[in-house]
Amino acid sequence: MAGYFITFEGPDGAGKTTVLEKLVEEIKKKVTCEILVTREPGGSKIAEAIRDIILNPENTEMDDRTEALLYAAARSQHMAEVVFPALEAGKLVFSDRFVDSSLAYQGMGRNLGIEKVAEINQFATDGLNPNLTLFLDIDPKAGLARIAKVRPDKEDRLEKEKLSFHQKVYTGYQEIVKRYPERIKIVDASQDVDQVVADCLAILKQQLPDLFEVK
Ligand SMILES: Nc1ncnc2c1ncn2[C@@H]1O[C@H](COP(=O)(O)OP(=O)(O)OP(=O)(O)O)[C@@H](O)[C@H]1O
Ligand SMILES: Cc1cn([C@H]2C[C@H](O)[C@@H](COP(=O)(O)O)O2)c(=O)[nH]c1=O
Repeated sequence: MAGYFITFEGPDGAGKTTVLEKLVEEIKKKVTCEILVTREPGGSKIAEAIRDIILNPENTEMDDRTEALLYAAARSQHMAEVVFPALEAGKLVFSDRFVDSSLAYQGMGRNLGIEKVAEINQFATDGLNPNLTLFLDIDPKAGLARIAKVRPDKEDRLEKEKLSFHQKVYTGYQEIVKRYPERIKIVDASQDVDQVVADCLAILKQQLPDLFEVK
């Protein structure tokens, strides 16, 4: 496909949204193509509606397989409406979370198995893999503490899970990072935001130099 697909991953509160926003501000005049920022679950009307169902703290009875399928369904719609058309148009697409989140949260966190969850997502994405994934690495307890500080009593259904769930998710991420060392690069997200952004930019320049060629 003509464009580039870059994903941001990490535990809740790692700083993905904050860093992505600053990084895009920094590079938008320096890259050779148009930038699109999107997120999962969500990014389109239908996918955002599915997001609301998944993350609603009242939906405590949600079955783990249903949860995995809903994430995959939201992703499939997001791919069809947003990601594939943008990549075909040659854009640089940044997504705040993608399949690796499902592997870590549903595959490992919910004990559904990384392979099983990868299978349903292979179908949902038609096998598309990101060109590059930045894993914002932070201890899950520290990430959750950041969220609790800014929006106490406003956690979503996943954030409300026990710390042991989030620790399992983190173990899942470590496994995935080991499996795909070429694609996934680790960034120390416990640092000051500006340093995290600088590290992300350095990785981008090193891994995808074509993006920064003079227009
Ligand atoms: N490097 C950092 N140091 C200190 N605080 C940070 C840092 N990065 C982000 N934060 C703060 O942590 C909180 C969570 O950040 P943010 O929403 O960007 O994380 P996230 O990874 O997108 O979380 P989620 O996965 O829940 O969407 C925000 O209040 C943000 O200002
Ligand atoms: C894509 C995806 C996400 N999750 C989890 C991770 C977070 O707890 C929420 C999404 O909220 P955010 O504020 O946008 O980070 O959903 C997941 O469990 N599986 C997935 O595939």
